[in-house]
Amino acid sequence: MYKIKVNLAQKDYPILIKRGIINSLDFEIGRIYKNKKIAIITDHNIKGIYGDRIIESLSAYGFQIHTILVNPGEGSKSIQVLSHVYNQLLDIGINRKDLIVAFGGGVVGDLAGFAASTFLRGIRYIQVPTSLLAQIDSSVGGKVGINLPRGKNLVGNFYHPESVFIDPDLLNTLPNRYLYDGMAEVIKYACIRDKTMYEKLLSIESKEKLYENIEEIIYSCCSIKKEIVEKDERESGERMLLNFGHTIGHAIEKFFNYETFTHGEAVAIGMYCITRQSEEMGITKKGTSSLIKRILVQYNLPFEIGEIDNSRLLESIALDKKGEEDILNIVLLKEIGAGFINKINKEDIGEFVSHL
Ligand SMILES: NC(=O)c1ccc[n+]([C@@H]2O[C@H](COP(=O)([O-])OP(=O)(O)OC[C@H]3O[C@@H](n4cnc5c(N)ncnc54)[C@H](O)[C@@H]3O)[C@@H](O)[C@H]2O)c1
Ligand SMILES: O=C(O)C(=O)C[C@@H](O)[C@H](O)[C@H](O)COP(=O)(O)O
Ligand SMILES: [Zn+2]
Repeated sequence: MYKIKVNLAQKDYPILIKRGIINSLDFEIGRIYKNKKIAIITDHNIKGIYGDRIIESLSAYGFQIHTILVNPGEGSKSIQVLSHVYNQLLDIGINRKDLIVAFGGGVVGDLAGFAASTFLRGIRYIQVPTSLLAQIDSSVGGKVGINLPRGKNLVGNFYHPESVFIDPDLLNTLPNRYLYDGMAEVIKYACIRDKTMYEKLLSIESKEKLYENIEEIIYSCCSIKKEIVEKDERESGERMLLNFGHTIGHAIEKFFNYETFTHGEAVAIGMYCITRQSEEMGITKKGTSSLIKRILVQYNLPFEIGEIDNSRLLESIALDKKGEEDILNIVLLKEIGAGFINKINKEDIGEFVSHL
């Protein structure tokens, strides 16, 4: 088992990474939550595979369980679905002493976390991430939120869970596409912070080997995220590094109406595209974009999309939350393992999307 403690000015919370921890979730929750009522927010897929087991064991422990179900997919990070969640929380009679459990991938985690942060001005919640992406990224660090029709994650909060329980065994049922989707964010950590991790990822030649190493990979990613979030919880500087590939990635997701590329796939294209350009400009060490391409291909991830209407993409990029009045903060690499934040004029971002 791995244990990481996230230490913030206002709050500390543990991340527990353990195979099979889902089987003792009743006991783990019982240690930190003494009331009875729990609202579990999850999606239909997760409910179908794990729902009955979890609900039975938590009920047997003495908790009063209510399940709020949403459809799988990015469409659930919307005002309409959030409103449905609020209504269900009201119907259940959740009060400020009660607990919300976000049980699912990044979509459920972001939505449930945002609902928890706003309902009655704040309800405690825990994260039980079920996808690789959620286990290595979205369940940690407190960014919660939903999309607006004009762009990704445009409404949200920084609101941390009481605890994060990560069970790598849950990944056994994760469809391949989402396993590799999560690997894009793993590759992101390697690119910005950890050259050794990059080399380790290169040496993993099969899905079986990946599963053998998955606990360690989850631990490394959560450790990097903890360290960055502790230094810059609200993303005024260093935390922007975690957004490598996202300035373009988010715009790509939105451009295709969240239907063509998953979050990780879009970030993969964003990482390669921006690095190819910064390498051409002489900012990034020669050969770095090829190294990114190589690892993306190894993990079945895309690195380009071909010709599209850049002007619509640029409209979305203009809404990037790392922007100031005329300035955009973009994340670039000096080389693999060394990310940095670069300020550019907003009007110059066009140059960076020339390699899509
Ligand atoms: N808050 C953050 O810091 C942060 C970080 C990264 C990404 N995100 C957000 O996370 C979202 C993407 O998350 P995601 O990739 O987990 O997508 P997701 O939540 O849509 O899950 C992917 C798919 O896998 C299914 N699934 C999840 N776990 C499963 C399991 N164990 N077995 C079988 N099926 C399973 C889901 O039902 C869904 O169909 C995006 O909205 C992205 O913006 C947030
Ligand atoms: O935790 C962070 O900080 C991140 O940027 C992690 C990203 O992987 C994640 O996709 C996040 O939701 C992006 O946030 P946004 O502020 O760019 O919407
Ligand atoms: Zn991301």
